[in-house]
Amino acid sequence: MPGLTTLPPFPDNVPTHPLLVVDFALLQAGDEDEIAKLWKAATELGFWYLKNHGADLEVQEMFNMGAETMALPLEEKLRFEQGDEGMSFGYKAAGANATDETGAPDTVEFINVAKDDALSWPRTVHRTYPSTVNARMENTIAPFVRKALQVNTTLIEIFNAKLGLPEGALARRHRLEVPSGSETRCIKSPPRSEGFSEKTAIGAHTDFGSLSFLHNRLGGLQVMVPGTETWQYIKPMPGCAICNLGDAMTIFSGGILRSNLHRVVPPPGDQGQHERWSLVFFTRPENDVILEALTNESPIVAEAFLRAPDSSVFTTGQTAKEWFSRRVKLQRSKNRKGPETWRASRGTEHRPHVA
Ligand SMILES: O=C(O)CCC(=O)C(=O)O
Ligand SMILES: [Fe+2]
Repeated sequence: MPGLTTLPPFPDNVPTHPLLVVDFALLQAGDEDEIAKLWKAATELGFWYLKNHGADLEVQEMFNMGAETMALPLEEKLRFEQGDEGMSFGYKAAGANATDETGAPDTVEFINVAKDDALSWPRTVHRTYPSTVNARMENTIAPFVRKALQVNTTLIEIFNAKLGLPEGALARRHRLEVPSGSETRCIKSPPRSEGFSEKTAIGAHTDFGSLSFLHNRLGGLQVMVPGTETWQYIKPMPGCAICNLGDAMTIFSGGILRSNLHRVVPPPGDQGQHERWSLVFFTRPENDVILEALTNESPIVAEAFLRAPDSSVFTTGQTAKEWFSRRVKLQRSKNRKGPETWRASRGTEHRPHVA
């Protein structure tokens, strides 16, 4: 990753959408105002900044791991490609995913490492990885995964209480030692290419799992704010992570928690001349957990379910693994038959008319 200080600032003439800033240290201390702020962010937009998360050093080392991995010859990276069968773990080459109904290819490459492989290393649970990943599994990836899990687990416990669920209801669907789709991802996007000002880097999507802990330095991430049909940038804020909820939490909560549409485009202004790097940890439910509203465990969820305009969204009949594999598999360019393939890859925020 290039020296951070050399990157141009986010332009001040580009509109952005503000996010609430939630203080992780205050959440850990049980601060009621901070918990109320988190709840507001989680139920209205489903995105917020998180400060004082304590993972800065681990994040920087993860970016170094990503840079070392992306610098490998393409042929070597392709030995570890995620493939077309719906597995997410491994390398994803640029162009391997569609970004919309027309099948326009994505521009990003990324490396995904399973939580289970990182924490069981040197034992393989799901798959093997490039040498640059193996070399940092113990000292970089596992420490980052542990920090990210600590953050996400704390937030999920707060949501559990606010949703009126019995203690541990969400925790028992996200146990550390049980295989899941939880993974970390380091993403490299190329600089804005001449003539293609708005080639989409990552197409509009909702996240597939429960909670995402995201770190980026350059702009490019955009959200579609509820009730609007336009994309707005989220400005990276130094020292803050960006957190967002995924489909599983929307489903468990009967729609109370929001998994909002977002996408990645080239960074605005002069930032677009630079490579863009981002890093995510995705907490996802255990593979065998059925994705459905937890109506039997909370009257609050039961009531939300009854009020929902289309409650079929919250009775998927799919396990977390099925939901996740379907979405990963059907966005792969190789599996595309037509616009229906894209539609079949969608999540809780499926909006057919939005590109
Ligand atoms: O790179 C980013 O800022 C966001 C990435 C993202 O949305 C994803 O990987 O799901
Ligand atoms: Fe995402």
